[in-house]
Amino acid sequence: MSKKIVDSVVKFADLDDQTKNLINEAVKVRKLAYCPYSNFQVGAAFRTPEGDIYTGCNVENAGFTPTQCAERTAMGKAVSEGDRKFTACAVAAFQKDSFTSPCGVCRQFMMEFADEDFPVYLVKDEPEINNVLCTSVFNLLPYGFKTFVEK
Ligand SMILES: O=c1ccn([C@H]2C[C@H](O)[C@@H](CO)O2)c(=O)[nH]1
Ligand SMILES: [Zn+2]
Repeated sequence: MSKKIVDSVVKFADLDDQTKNLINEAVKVRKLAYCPYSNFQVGAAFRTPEGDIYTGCNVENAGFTPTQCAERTAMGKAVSEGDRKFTACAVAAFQKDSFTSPCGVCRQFMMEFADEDFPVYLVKDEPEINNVLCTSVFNLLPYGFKTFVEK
């Protein structure tokens, strides 16, 4: 288990092509968000060790509580296609002044599949203009609950 990722704010232009692509995928899927109650579109993209990318948007519900975040949509898609390992993730919303950060439920959901710590890129409305925050699952959920079962 590694907890070596240090949070950093970086310029989009300085990221490697794989990461730029991951962020662009999160931005693309953001438009598909079903969010008639909050009007807050979020897109997420997760990369697997093979380089595949799973994307997801938030899916809201009249009952509010059943609302599913973009991150969990993407991870649910991956797991149901047989992919349970991730090497990076990007989350894109439309906030201009702050980075939209995964909610507590999504952090716990990410922890379930974080055998190795992986970078989490948080982007603002326009990642190519604004800076990107690079954090990690373990930085977002320090001392999070994990039973280390074999998956
Ligand atoms: O990281 C986040 C934060 C919020 N939301 C969604 C949940 C809800 O639909 C809307 C407003 O909270 O944004 C996500 O999908 N991911
Ligand atoms: Zn969430």
